[in-house]
Amino acid sequence: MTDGYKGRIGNLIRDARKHKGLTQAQLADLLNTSQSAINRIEQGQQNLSLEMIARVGAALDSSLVDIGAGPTHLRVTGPTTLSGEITVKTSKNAGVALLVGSLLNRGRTTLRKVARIEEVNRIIEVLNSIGVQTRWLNDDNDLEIVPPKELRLDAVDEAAARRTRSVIMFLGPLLHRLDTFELPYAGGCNLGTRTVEPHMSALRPFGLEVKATDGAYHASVNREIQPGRPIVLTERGDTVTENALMAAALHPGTTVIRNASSNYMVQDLCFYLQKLGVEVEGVGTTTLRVTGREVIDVDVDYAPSEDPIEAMSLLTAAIVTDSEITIKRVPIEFMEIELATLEEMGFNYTLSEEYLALNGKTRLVDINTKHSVLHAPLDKIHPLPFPGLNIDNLPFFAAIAAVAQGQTLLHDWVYENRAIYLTELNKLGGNVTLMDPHRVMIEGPTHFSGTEIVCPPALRPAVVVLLAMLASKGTSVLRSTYVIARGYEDLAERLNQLGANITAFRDI
Ligand SMILES: CC(=O)N[C@H]1[C@@H](OP(=O)(O)OP(=O)(O)OC[C@H]2O[C@@H](n3ccc(=O)[nH]c3=O)[C@H](O)[C@@H]2O)O[C@H](CO)[C@@H](O)[C@@H]1O
Ligand SMILES: C=C(OP(=O)(O)O)C(=O)O
Repeated sequence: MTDGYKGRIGNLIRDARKHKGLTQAQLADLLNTSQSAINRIEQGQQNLSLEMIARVGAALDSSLVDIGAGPTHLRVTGPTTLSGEITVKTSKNAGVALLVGSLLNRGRTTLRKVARIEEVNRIIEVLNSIGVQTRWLNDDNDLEIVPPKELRLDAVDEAAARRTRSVIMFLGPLLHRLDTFELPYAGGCNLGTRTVEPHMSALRPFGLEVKATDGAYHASVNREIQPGRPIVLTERGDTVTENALMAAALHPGTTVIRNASSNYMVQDLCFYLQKLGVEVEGVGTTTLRVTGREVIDVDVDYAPSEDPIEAMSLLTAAIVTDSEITIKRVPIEFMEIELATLEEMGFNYTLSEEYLALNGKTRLVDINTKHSVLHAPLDKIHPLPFPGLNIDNLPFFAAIAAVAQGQTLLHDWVYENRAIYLTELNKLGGNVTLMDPHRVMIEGPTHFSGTEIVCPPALRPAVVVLLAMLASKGTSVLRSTYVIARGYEDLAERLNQLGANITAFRDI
């Protein structure tokens, strides 16, 4: 083994080259250089420019060269004015729910245009480790999922499972397939404690008991117990509703779920279940009546709808940079209150006619953002379960309020630990005061100026900081951006196509 960073890069390149089945001479041809130069690089005897590393990465499949190279950071040069069109991708939250939901089906599930994001990658790793076969079919990110005859829970990829909260959703489908099983504790963003007790109480009527010890949920199922009365959720949570739905989908009787979330990802899961032959009544309301099937074995195709949180992120990018852009495929029914609030703040925009998403259900529009002079809203901005203002969209109002004239109060009653991260905007010149862990007061307008910030350990606040950097004068650096890649596909590249100036780099 060669020592030092040149040696480490050399080893990575050699391994990646062999993985691709190339000889040194073939790689040299691709890079327009000599075989002896490649040999020197692999031996760690060559100084490499960043440009050369990028070219080698591109020739070999950059993700291979990237392995082991540490976290990704972004360098942003601003201020930016954006122009052009951008299309909203399908949602992270439906993506993970549908991936887990595919475990209900013994047949093949094909999901169309899945968001190719780290959160989805982690769930795919967990599924693969227990025997599920998955295959990306094309550049559209269509994904085929084929479950095995027997699941291998003992082989579960614990490292992947611990990086996502969504493993908790395995409980609902698995309780029908296995009498006892273990799952690693759920992880995810650091937003303060999110209890799993609501999941337990929603699944107890199906005979599930869970003991949480030694870093794992130890689950056992008593098949004598079946839901008699309606299941009343104590919290209108999205993933708890999904867990109850998935448990009900393989229960041959009718299950009534009350105080259900009717949020976008729950609706996508309901539409998928309907395609599996499960009867679901009340989609979009807080009472769901589900008549399940003892066995589900169908080859099914489903297209999840677009992400309202990504739509809000892109709107925010336009607003903080005062840019005129077109945002295509916005799921308008999950953005109406956000838009009404923005309108009160003076935001100008036009909407296209509505059209349907590929699932044939969700209403979409294109939004044209217009030059606007914003002012603070008269009332505080606070989220509510759908059809309220989405809790994951609230953080974006921090960046928007920062460019508006006056004082805006944001009240995040949901998360113990999210509003706190919005004070990171102060490092860019913002005036954000933390009133208590749930409320921030933002005074605008702000003249942002660039600086270096480490990503807060929460997806939305991290993106809020990135978007404020677009509006900041000079150069900013945002460090350790895995948390953003959890929920957004190629965000920097896509913003660059609108005229942003963002480059990704890594420490070696
Ligand atoms: C994979 C996925 O879909 N994640 C979403 C899901 O997470 P998830 O479904 O895990 O969120 P939870 O249900 O845990 O709710 C989040 C927080 O809200 C509190 N709470 C929730 C509902 C309620 O009626 N009362 C209440 O107090 C919970 O105690 C918790 O602290 O829903 C959250 C809230 O929409 C979103 O931020 C997440 O993006
Ligand atoms: C909090 C979020 O999601 P998760 O449940 O995946 O942590 C989010 O999407 O902002």
